[in-house]
Formats: sequence, structure tokens, C-alpha cells
Amino acid sequence: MGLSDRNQRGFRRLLRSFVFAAHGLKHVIKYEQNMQIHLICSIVVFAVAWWLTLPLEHWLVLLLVIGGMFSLEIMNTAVERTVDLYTEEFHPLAKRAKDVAAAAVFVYGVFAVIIGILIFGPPFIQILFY
Ligand SMILES: Nc1ncnc2c1ncn2[C@@H]1O[C@H](COP(=O)(O)OP(=O)(O)OP(=O)(O)O)[C@@H](O)[C@H]1O
Repeated sequence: MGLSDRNQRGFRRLLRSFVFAAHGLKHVIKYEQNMQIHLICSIVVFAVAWWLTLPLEHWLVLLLVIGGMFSLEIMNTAVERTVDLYTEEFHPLAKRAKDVAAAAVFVYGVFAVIIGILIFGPPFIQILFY
């Protein structure tokens, strides 16, 4: 959507916003190594969850955690690009903004790993020791 047709309403506008979101997603997947790592990890997680025939509640938690991780990584990229638009010179506030955005992904990642251990730990212990 051009900046001029911001006042447009209706289905066409909705459709175009999906197209722009798809462009953003394609950009993050193509250029962000961390996003590629998240994608590979999530495919492995879903494959193992399928193999273990985890219950629906566990699938729902996994979907929430992985969806949240993707969304945070995408927002982190948005912060990085916005900071780069403002300056590509070294600036303490640019560093602060990027580091804080990265910290959001890191904190969520730590909790995602804890949730993963809680979900996958018991069935693996069952398979390995019983
Ligand atoms: N303009 C800047 N001024 C000061 N420090 C910066 C600036 N740009 C980046 N940095 C520092 O370098 C780090 C890496 O920044 P960069 O833009 O390369 O993102 P990144 O962490 O490599 O992210 P990703 O790997 O997800 O692309 C930042 O977290 C920040 O500490």
C-alpha cells in the first residue's frame, strides 16, 4: 500500500496487508540466521512431538511457544532495521536498543527451553530407563 492510500478500507486493504506481512516474513527467513535456526529447531521439535505422540495440550503449548519465538525474532529484526535506518555509525543508544531487543528473544528462548525440557523430559526418561 502506498503511503497515499492509508485511508482505504475494506477487503482489498486487508489482503494487501497480508501481502506486505508475507514480504516481511520472507525477508526475515532469507536474511536472519537466527530465524533459520528457529525454523530448523521447530521442525525437529514437531517431528519428535509427532514421534512421541504427545497429547493435544502439549501440542498447544509447543505451538504457542514456537509461535511466540518466531514473532519475537521478527520484532527483533524490525528493531534492528529501524535502528540501522537512523544510524549505521556507532551510537551507544543504537547499541542499547539492539541489545535490549536481542535480550527479549534471549529471555523468551530460555523459558522455551525450560518448557521443552518439561514436555519432552518425562517421555524420554520413560523410553530410556523403563
Ligand atoms: N549502530 C550501532 N551502534 C552501536 N552498536 C551497534 C550498532 N549496531 C549494532 N551494534 C551492536 O552490535 C550488535 C549486533 O548488531 P547487528 O545489527 O549485527 O545485529 P545482530 O545481533 O547480528 O542480529 P542478527 O544476528 O539477529 O542479525 C548489537 O546487538 C549491538 O550491540
